[in-house]
Amino acid sequence: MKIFSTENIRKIDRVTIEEEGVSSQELIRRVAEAVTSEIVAHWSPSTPVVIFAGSGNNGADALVVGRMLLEAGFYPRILLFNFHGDSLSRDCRQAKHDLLATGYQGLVEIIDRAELPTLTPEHLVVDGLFGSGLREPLEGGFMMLARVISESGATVISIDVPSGMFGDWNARVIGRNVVHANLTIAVQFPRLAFFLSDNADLVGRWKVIDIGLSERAILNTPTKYFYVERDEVSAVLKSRKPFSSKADYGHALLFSGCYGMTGAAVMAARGALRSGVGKLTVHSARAAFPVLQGQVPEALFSPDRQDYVISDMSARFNCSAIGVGPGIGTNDATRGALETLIKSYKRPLVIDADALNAIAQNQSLLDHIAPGSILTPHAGEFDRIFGAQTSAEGRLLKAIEVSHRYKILIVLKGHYTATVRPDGKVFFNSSGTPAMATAGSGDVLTGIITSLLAQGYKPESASVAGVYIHGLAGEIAADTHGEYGTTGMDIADAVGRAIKVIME
Ligand SMILES: NC(=O)C1=CN([C@@H]2O[C@H](COP(=O)(O)OP(=O)(O)OC[C@H]3O[C@@H](n4cnc5c(N)ncnc54)[C@H](OP(=O)(O)O)[C@@H]3O)[C@@H](O)[C@H]2O)[C@@H](O)CC1
Ligand SMILES: Nc1ncnc2c1ncn2[C@@H]1O[C@H](COP(=O)(O)OP(=O)(O)O)[C@@H](O)[C@H]1O
Ligand SMILES: [K+]
Repeated sequence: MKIFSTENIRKIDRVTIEEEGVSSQELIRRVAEAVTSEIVAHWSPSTPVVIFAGSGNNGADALVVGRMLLEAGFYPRILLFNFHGDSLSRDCRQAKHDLLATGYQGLVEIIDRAELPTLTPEHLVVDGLFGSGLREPLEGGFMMLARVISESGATVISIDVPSGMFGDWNARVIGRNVVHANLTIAVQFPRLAFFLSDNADLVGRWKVIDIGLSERAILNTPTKYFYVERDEVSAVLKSRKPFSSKADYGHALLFSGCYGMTGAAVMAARGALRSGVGKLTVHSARAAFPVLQGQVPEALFSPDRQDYVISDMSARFNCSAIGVGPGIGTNDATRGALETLIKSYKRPLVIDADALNAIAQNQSLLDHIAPGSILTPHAGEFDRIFGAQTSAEGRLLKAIEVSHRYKILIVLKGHYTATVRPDGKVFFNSSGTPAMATAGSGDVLTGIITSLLAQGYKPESASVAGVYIHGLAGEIAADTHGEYGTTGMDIADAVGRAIKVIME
């Protein structure tokens, strides 16, 4: 799914109205209908509802919600902010007129000073103050109102975006001055801001409602941001040909594990095998031999010269893809071997965990990484290499910059893992669960991406599809083992089922 900028959503909105003949009032009706259905489905008419309507079309949406709730037997209290009595947009004015035409007596129109109702945790608030028309971060009375709503404990449903938050970038916004929604119901598209952990407490849960904006305009409007769902991944994954053999599915090589961290190699190897690689060799410290052969008998074991660490990372047997990092440690011998690998290997590498930490200690290596390589840092690993960031937004912008500069893909791991490509495109992943916040789950991802690369998938697809498969495997594992009980191995073992579900 495309994630559009606020500016582009406005353009698509305009095309829909001007070229497809759908009136803005009809679009507002569709928004309001979806918001009302949500409320009617989950709350009873006796719920004390307070609706805050601003003077633009976000406010128009809110006023129509009010009218529809009245029809459904609710009796909402509605506050409309209409400074000087003349600031309403055309649609907002019409929505007010239609509301009053029902005979409704509860409208409080705020023309200069606001008398705010007391909000309690029993209240349901509909936040239609500001949507995509927000010009500046909130200040003054609206800032105070946002705080009052957020701190009241009431349940808040925000229409389109939480009021005070921009749909795109929010570096200038202070979270406390934004309405904190429990649920945000976005019009037609999710917003970039929803995917950044900085805004998690502002947006709450979110849903997108389809109001039928012009499909042609959606198709023809370019964007750099995408939300990856199952269909996009199933379109990428290829079915196996009946006469194919393991030779058709590549031979992956993992440099992984050392004394005390052999499990990382086991999990990466399981992830690779469960995602279809034809053959897998794990090169690890000699001491890892019994564990790897016992736990992953399908993989070939390549012993290092050294007993406890990896000291040699030369590419072997013309392998089709290399993944490096899980559980390798940061000792000198391993770092030296990694430097040689990075400087000599001309095809894309998958680089994770301690291999990333080694790069953080020798940043000149960045200039040598083969184009198309995939780095899979979590926030801490990313910051160690590219500098500390104070926000997820800043980190994403930095990732876009360095991905372009070094021609590498960056898989920024987190709740919505973002795969950033050198062309500036960013793919946010939709699968996954907090059950995956457990040691070893990242190792499984390295295995999956390396396996897909070995099978001939391009780095762009191997990373985006690999991340989705990994997240879905986490969800499947969590179905059985729960949020607390899921382990890295459970995720690895569910990878095959995840791919099966995607391809069905
Ligand atoms: N996209 C779609 O397809 C559809 C979108 N729809 C809905 O329309 C919404 C967008 O509506 P919108 O453009 O009228 O803007 P909106 O957010 O209501 O705010 C404008 C008002 O706020 C004011 N204002 C701004 N900043 C301010 C500040 N810092 N402090 C104080 N005031 C400030 C601004 O004042 P002005 O700039 O005029 O002085 C103006 O009065 C969108 O989010 C969605 O809900 C659907 O209904 C239909 C389909
Ligand atoms: N709250 C979460 N929601 C979704 N996915 C998560 C969450 N927490 C962690 N994950 C996923 O789990 C993996 C953790 O990887 P990482 O931090 O490298 O762990 P480790 O190095 O211990 O294996 C990442 O793919 C990340 O996206
Ligand atoms: K809003």
